[in-house]
Amino acid sequence: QRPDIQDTALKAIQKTYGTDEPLCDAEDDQQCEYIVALVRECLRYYTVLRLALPRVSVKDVVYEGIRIPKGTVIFLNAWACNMDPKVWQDPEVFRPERWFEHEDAPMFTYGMGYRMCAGSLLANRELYLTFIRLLNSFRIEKVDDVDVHPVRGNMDPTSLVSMPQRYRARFVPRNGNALRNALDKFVAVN
Ligand code: HEM
Repeated sequence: QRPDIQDTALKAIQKTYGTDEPLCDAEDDQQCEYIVALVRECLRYYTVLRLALPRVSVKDVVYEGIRIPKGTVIFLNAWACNMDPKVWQDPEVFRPERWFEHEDAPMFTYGMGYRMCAGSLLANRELYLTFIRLLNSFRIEKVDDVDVHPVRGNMDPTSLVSMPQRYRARFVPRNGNALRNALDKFVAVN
């Protein structure tokens, strides 16, 4: 959908890895700053769990003069927090570069506080590796026109988990021989 971002990402990856290294290095952790920013922007823009997970207050809490009784179910509106115009001037725009301008900006996709996602560091590592490997192995081409808006383009807007509409894309190997060799030699980590 955004070949310009794909090209920028590829240039950034190829500062370290050539197309003869399609699987990059499994030990590489967050070295490519543009990919770190791209992953963060995907997580911000497509907030997967828009209302995080429900929580119950364990005691009475007074917030801005209002008493929230013990036993109240509370949802964090992570989507609204990620789109906060007090944090971002252009929250509706998909723009990885924002994370270079405002590195410490909050990102609510993993929830907040001491019950936030326990797997966020693992998820970030997996996403980073998936992005560098996929983008260095394939040129991804658009096939179908699909509404990629994070709300309108949702398969089921009532679902707890955001899922995109089904669409087709074409994955064209950048260096078919190198990819075949790398996959032949690939050994899964136990
Ligand atoms: C992109 C991937 C992921 C997203 C967007 C995500 C998001 C979330 C969110 C929003 C919560 C609720 C936080 C809250 O209520 O404040 C959560 C909780 C949790 N997540 Fe994830 N998660 C992801 C991947 C993972 C992975 C890979 C693991 C484990 C390997 C994991 C394990 C957990 C656990 C154990 C909790 C419950 C934490 C608690 O209640 O103390 N998550 N996650």
